Amino acid sequence: MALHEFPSLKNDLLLRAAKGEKTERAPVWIMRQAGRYLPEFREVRKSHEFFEICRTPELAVEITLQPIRRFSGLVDASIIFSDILVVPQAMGMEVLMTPGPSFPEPLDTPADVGKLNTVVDVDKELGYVFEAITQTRMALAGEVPLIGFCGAPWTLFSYMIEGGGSKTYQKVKTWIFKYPEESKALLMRIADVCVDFLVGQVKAGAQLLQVFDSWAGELSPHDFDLFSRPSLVHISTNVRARLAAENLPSTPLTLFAKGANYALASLTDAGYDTLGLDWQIDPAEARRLVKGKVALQGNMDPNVLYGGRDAIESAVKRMCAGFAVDGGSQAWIANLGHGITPGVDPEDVRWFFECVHKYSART
Ligand SMILES: Cc1c2[nH]c(c1CCC(=O)O)Cc1[nH]c(c(CCC(=O)O)c1C)Cc1[nH]c(c(CCC(=O)O)c1C)Cc1[nH]c(c(C)c1CCC(=O)O)C2
Repeated sequence: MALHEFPSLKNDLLLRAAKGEKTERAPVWIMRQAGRYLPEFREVRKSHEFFEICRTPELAVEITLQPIRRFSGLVDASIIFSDILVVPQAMGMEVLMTPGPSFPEPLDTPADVGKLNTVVDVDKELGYVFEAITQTRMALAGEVPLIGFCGAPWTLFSYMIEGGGSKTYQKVKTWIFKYPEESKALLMRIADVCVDFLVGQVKAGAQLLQVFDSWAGELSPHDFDLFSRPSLVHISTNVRARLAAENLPSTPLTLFAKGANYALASLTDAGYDTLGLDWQIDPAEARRLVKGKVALQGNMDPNVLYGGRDAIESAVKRMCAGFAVDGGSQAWIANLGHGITPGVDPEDVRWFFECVHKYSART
């Protein structure tokens, strides 16, 4: 059942690559493509707080569109402007951006879980994201597909316990090793909210969904299987089942488990169409590990963008050759290995896109 009538899609490269198809060239987008390296983003940020933008659909739409306008014809996807930490907010936690994320009252012990909302109505708590998605789909006029996203339970759980970024992960590691059962229960509670949130994003108009497990690399392979993988599988299984049951479009799912290259082979059967890669694995090696079972996304070191045009061109050329199948682009979405950082020159980003178009083209 189509809930909205959206303009038809003119560029489906991203969706075809995610399904494993051969494409005339690799689709390309950049994690954090709407962010502080763009002067037009910094201009909006001068007069609006970060979460105020997330909660104001008109502003979120405007910022989502900024890189699409600037790099029109070069970028093949948009990603809704929001943050993974809107889920802990929906569960009842306060999150500030000061300038990194900080939680005034993190979860110190399992007793603190009692402070979380017992029922999370995503339409009520996160309706502003759905509204921004629907408005963005209209405003995009079919130029490129719109990606929706959420944080992975392990990464969200870590933020909720650490109260922000961490170098040692002491608090969250204390939780999983001292309170493993309570940890697993909370991880599944978060996963259930993620399922509702992702299904709601598809209902609102998202055309591909990405799950960000930014802190996956902090776990040993054994502990990843205990504390991250089950909730990732729970999400893929239940999102697919709900989309089918509610007659919603079957939507490609991407998992970006940063630092979890140790789990790459086993993640091919976690229920995701595409696995995102950081830059610490060689593209050809990743291809060997996944045995053609999933599409791949990534993975240039974002800091190459500081190296100037020659460095960018040779890194892109190498990356395109490394991901190529039978001499051309197939089942690959070009991207960076993590989010773009604030000091990058937008003109160097344009060059990155141009190089991907050139070197990933099927001849
Ligand atoms: C861990 C994580 C967060 N948020 C996100 C992740 C997963 C991806 C990753 O590992 O980077 C995901 C995210 N955050 C943001 C998006 C928007 C869409 C996009 O353009 O990619 C997405 C997909 C906007 C943002 N989220 C944030 C900014 C910058 C904040 C600002 O404008 O002051 C943006 C554009 C803030 C944020 N939000 C978060 C951090 C750690 C920070 C501060 C560090 C930083 O600034 O890069 C949590």
